Amino acid sequence: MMDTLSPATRIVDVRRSGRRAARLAIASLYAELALYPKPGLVSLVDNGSHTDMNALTFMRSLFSLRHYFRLIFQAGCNDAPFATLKRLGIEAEERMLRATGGVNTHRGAIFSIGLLCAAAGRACAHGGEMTAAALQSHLRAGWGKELANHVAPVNERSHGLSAAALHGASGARHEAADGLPSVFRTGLGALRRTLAEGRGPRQARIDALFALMMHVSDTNVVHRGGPQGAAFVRIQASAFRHAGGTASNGWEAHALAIHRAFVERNLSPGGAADLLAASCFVHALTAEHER
Ligand SMILES: CC(C)(COP(=O)(O)OP(=O)(O)OC[C@H]1O[C@@H](n2cnc3c(N)ncnc32)[C@H](O[C@H]2O[C@H](COP(=O)(O)OP(=O)(O)OP(=O)(O)O)[C@@H](O)[C@H]2O)[C@@H]1O)[C@@H](O)C(=O)NCCC(=O)NCCS
Ligand SMILES: Nc1ncnc2[nH]cnc12
Repeated sequence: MMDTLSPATRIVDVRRSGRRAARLAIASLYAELALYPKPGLVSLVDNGSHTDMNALTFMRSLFSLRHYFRLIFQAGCNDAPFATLKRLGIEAEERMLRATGGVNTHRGAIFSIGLLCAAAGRACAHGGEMTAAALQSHLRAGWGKELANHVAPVNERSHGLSAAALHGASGARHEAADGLPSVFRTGLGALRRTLAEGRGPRQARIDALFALMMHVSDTNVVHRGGPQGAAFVRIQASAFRHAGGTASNGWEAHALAIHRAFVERNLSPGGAADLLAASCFVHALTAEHER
C-alpha cells in the first residue's frame, strides 16, 4: 500500500503505534501472571513451584519493561540490525534483574515479545495491515538469518543451553529461529478457537496454555525435571485437552489438580507461560485487522 502520509504525520503515527504496542505487551504479561490455575507457575493466588519469586516480583519485572518494548518497536521501524535488538534485550534483562533483586522472571519474554515488537515496528514502517501473517513475515525477513545463528552461540552459558546440550531440548532460540510457530500456530490458534466457541478470555488463555504445554520444548521444564519431567507435562496437558479443555464442565478442578501435581514435582513451564503472553500480545495487536 503506498504511503500517503506526510513525513511529520508518519513520525507521530509510528510513535503512537510504538506506545500502543508497549501497552499491549505489558498488558499481555499481566494477563499471563493473573491467569489461574496455571500448572506450576506463579499467579496472584500462589507461587506455584517457585520459592524465589511471587506475583510482586513479576509486577516489578513487567513494570521495568515498559520502555523496552517501545524502544525495540522503534528499532524495528528503523530496520535495526540484530545486534541492536540484542543490546536492547540485554539492557532490558539488566533492568529486570535490578527490579527483581536478581531473579530471572521474564528473560524469555524479553526475547520473544521483544522480537514481536520489533517485527511490529518493521510492519508499521513498511505500511500494510498489522496481521499475524504480516508480523511473522517481517520477523523472518528482518532477522531470520541472525536468529538461525543465535541458536548455539559460543562462550555463553544458560539453563536453556545446558538443557539443550544435556537433553536435546530446543528452547527459545530454536523457537525464534523457526519464526515463533508456537505463537502464530499453537497459541494464537487455541485462543481464537475457544473465543469462536463462545467462551471468554480466561478460558481461551487456559486452553492456549495447555496447548503450548503439549507442544513446546520448554527448557525450564527440562532444566528442573529432565526428560521425565517434560514427558509428565506433555501427558498431563494432553489429558486436559482430550477431556475437552475448558469446554468440559470440570475443567477448573482438573487444571487445579494438575497445578498441584506440578508443584509436588517442582515443575514449572515458564517457556509456555512466556509464549502464552506472546500469543495474547499478537492476538490483541492484530485484532482490528483480523476480523
Ligand atoms: C534466547 C534467550 C531467551 C536465551 O535463551 P537460553 O535458552 O540460552 O537462556 P535461558 O536463560 O535458559 O532462557 C530461556 C528462557 O526462555 C523461556 N523459554 C524456555 N523454553 C522456551 C521455548 N521453547 N520457547 C520460548 N521461550 C522459552 C524461559 O523463560 C521463562 O522462564 C524463566 C523463569 O522460570 P525459571 O524456572 O525461574 O527459570 P530459571 O531462573 O532459569 O530457573 P531457576 O533457577 O529458577 O530454577 C524466565 O526467564 C521466563 O521468561 C527460559 O527461562 C535470550 O535471553 C538471549 O539470547 N538473550 C540475550 C539478548 C538477546 O540476544 N536478545 C535478542 C533480541 S530481544
Ligand atoms: N507466571 C510465571 N511463573 C513462573 N515462571 C514464569 N515465566 C513466565 N511467566 C511465569
